[in-house]
Amino acid sequence: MDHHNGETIFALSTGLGRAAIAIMRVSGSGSADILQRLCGKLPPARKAALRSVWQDARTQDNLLDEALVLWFPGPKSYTGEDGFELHLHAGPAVIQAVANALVEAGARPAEPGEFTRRAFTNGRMDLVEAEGISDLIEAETESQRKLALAQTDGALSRLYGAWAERLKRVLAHQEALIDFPDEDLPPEVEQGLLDEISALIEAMQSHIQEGERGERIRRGVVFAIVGPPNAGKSSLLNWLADRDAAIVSPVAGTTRDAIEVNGSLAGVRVTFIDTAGMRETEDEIEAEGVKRALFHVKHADCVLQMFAAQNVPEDVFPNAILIGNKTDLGSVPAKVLDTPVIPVSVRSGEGLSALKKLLEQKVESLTARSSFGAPLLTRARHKAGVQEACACLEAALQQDWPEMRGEELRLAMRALGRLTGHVGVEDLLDAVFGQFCIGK
Ligand SMILES: Nc1nc2c(ncn2[C@@H]2O[C@H](COP(=O)(O)OP(=O)(O)OP(=O)(O)O)[C@@H](O)[C@H]2O)c(=O)[nH]1
Ligand SMILES: [K+]
Ligand SMILES: [Mg+2]
Repeated sequence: MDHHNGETIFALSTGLGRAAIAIMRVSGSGSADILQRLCGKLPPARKAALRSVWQDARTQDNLLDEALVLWFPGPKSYTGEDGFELHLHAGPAVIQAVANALVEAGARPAEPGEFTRRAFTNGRMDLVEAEGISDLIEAETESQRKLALAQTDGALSRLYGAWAERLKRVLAHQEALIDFPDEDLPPEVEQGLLDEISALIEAMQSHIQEGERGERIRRGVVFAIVGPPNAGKSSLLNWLADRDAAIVSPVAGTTRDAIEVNGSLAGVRVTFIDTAGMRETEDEIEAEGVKRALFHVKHADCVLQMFAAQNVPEDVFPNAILIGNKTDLGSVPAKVLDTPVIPVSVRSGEGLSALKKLLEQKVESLTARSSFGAPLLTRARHKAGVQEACACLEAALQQDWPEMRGEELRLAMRALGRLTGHVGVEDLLDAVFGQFCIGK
């Protein structure tokens, strides 16, 4: 992506498709001129005004629409630059005509995430908050919304900022140790410094552990439904999805590819993955399906291991919820190898509501927070950054040479700075903002 912060950009900030209103958003130093060219006199700042939108208001040439206009002079705007919004009638022809007029007036279409990127560049938000905005737009469930909102609000940034502050003080003490070797400083100074490093390491490690929950909330809790052919896996998937997502038939080996269905349980986004029945097979395609099923057993947050009444498994996957199906045809044992069996009949409906309750509890425990109120990390990028900082601090503890320890502490500081975007992140920005939709 090429950055020309001076350029004035525009984008449709509302979705395409049938709607009553479309919001065209404009940002950049040319905003005032462009707005006057299209709508005449500038309206008062941040107050909605009804205006005619012209191709060129000076000659009153070609009326394009009547629109609600909002003028946002910088720096107290989303991007920090001058900008405005046109609330247009949402017809595709109106949108196209206004876009043409904007180009003619000197603006260019924005790239994905460019508005937010400018907000970041102009110091309106840090990188973690910007990611929160992207997540807020994508949020589908209550828990995703809350997590993202806390992040845009700066809760996570404040946590990282507080660590950086503590680290800065540690570094200052470390420098003092370098500048005044032994003679003047009491030994408590060095011990206090080492204790503070250990405390920071501990805080970072528990943040990483808790973070798994944040990541789960953000991407959804993944359940893999596995078991032998004809256990009723696809039947269960369809019941959970409340639609015919997968083909059900008495033929063993019906499902070959993994089939994913998204939903929500206990306010959390979940993904159910139906898989090919596990058995030895000569069929190449089915064998590939079995391979994929094993992949999902390994990577899911929870395995739903199913069997049909007559067909009790010899092994239980670690951490699996064991489901004995087809109780209408025969009884299922209460336990297999110490793992309790949840008896259901997908056909008659018996046991299904109890199963659902159990799944909700599972989701809650997989996403529950041990330290309530502390913000959760939500992305692999955050995890990697905190891990890096943590590793540097551990290395610092190993160092007896004050100068070497100081260097490790500076590296830890740098890792934290990269997280929030306060140092050397130019190379990261394309990756972060490229995931945004256009118009944000
Ligand atoms: N009697 C009875 N039949 C069931 C029950 N649940 C599913 N079936 C039937 O069992 C057969 C297999 O069901 P599927 O859902 O296709 O089983 P599957 O585990 O997905 O099978 P594969 O995809 O071949 O591995 C179908 O004929 C279903 O109608 C049940 O609770 N009771
Ligand atoms: K089947
Ligand atoms: Mg199936």
